[in-house]
Amino acid sequence: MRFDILSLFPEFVEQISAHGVVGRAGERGLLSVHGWNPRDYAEGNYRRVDDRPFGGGPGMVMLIEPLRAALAAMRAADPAPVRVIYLSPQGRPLTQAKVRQLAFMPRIALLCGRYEGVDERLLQAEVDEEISIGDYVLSGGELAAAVLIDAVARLQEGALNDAESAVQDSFEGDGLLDCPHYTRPVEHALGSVPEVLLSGNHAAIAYWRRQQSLGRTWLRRPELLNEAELSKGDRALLDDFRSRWLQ
Ligand SMILES: Nc1nonc1C(=O)N[C@@H]1CC[C@H](O)C1
Repeated sequence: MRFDILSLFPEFVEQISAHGVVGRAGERGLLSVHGWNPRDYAEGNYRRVDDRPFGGGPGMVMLIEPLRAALAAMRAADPAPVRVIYLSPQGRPLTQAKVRQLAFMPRIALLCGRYEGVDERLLQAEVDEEISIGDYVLSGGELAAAVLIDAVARLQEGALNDAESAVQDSFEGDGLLDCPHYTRPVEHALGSVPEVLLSGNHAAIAYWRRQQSLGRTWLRRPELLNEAELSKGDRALLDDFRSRWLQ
């Protein structure tokens, strides 16, 4: 899988991608990250990449031409078809389902805005989809690009070791929040480890963990339950959790 990052600070994203799971996936030949800086394609002595917004108002808007030239160079660098994604709060939310879809794409270009954003005409002409990592405003799309790359890289076959795959599975499978986790010591001033986790009874542990996932989702993100496919056993576990909680 190839990622092309269009950013005024491509080294920022390349750096983030050089470590951890993404860095290891790169070393394993599972993905590559290539930076493109629109300023390298800007003209004039000052190599302008932004200008004031028509209609007035604060901030600056990224100019069409430097981005367009950088995108053209990016496309020319590799014959593989590329999906161009613009990171912005105006995009559709980045969910695990979207991450799974992106993980199958051979090549993705991530356009990172700065300032107030990008001239709409460039977005209409060059961008296949806009994606947001959350309803808040960052100073640039680079952090959002790094988040997307990390989440997608984890799904590349061979990117994770067994322990990491287990974490991925616990989030990935069912769209529920994860259960709580405990480690040594058993007894601590902050509390004790739940007995069931020490019992060695794997069926009871699995039930407890599932009930905790269901219960936490109900308490913290009830809207996720509408999307989740709950079995009859899940509903019984959740009803039991709710009745205890509401006692
Ligand atoms: N939330 C987000 N999810 O993806 N990107 C953002 C985000 O805040 N982008 C900034 C907005 C203006 C600046 O151009 C970059």
